[in-house]
Amino acid sequence: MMNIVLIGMPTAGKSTVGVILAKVKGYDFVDSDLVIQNQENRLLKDIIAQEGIDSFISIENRTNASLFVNHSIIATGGSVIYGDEAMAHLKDIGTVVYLKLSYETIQERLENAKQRGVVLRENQTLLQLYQERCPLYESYADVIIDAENLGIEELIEKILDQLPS
Ligand SMILES: Nc1ncnc2c1ncn2[C@@H]1O[C@H](COP(=O)(O)OP(=O)(O)O)[C@@H](O)[C@H]1O
Ligand SMILES: O=C(O)C1=C[C@@H](OP(=O)(O)O)[C@@H](O)[C@H](O)C1
Ligand SMILES: [Mg+2]
Repeated sequence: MMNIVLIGMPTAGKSTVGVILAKVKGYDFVDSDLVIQNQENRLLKDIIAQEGIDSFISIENRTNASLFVNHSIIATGGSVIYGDEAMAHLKDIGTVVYLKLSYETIQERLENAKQRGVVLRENQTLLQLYQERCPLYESYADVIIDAENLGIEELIEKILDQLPS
């Protein structure tokens, strides 16, 4: 299966860039977050509030591990990298592209991490979350894109340039 899977911190631009990339390449667009909301018939933030973080991660893992699509740009949620089965499956069905940004940029974009429904544990700071996740994103990535200081269109150009043809 030929897909492009976008991973990275929340607000890295996976959903925004993903849908435009799909138009440019003539692919379909799948946002894993919306698939989860659809299947659960609840908002992500309500799933996290009602079930807790571990349960959300396991729902996210299950949903992404059973995503059978082709010629699609898949925008994952930032916490997808905690799901082993999800990541094995996503790597199997596509090229995994990590949109990498500095902590400072993520912090600026994510003014209120909890309100957006980020999987941040009690007493865990955003910096700790960033440091915990970066090595995971890097280890799963087939392609790493430095997205720092790039507008949406510039980022799309860079992704297209760096994708294997
Ligand atoms: N390259 C960019 N430059 C500036 N702002 C961006 C860029 N990409 C996304 N954003 C903004 O960041 C926010 C989060 O983007 P989103 O696509 O939802 O990220 P993700 O899906 O990775 O969490 C949105 O308000 C979006 O407009
Ligand atoms: O990184 C995270 O902890 C999360 C990111 C969200 O998706 P985006 O990365 O699209 O914001 C969503 O999956 C959920 O609220 C948890
Ligand atoms: Mg998103």
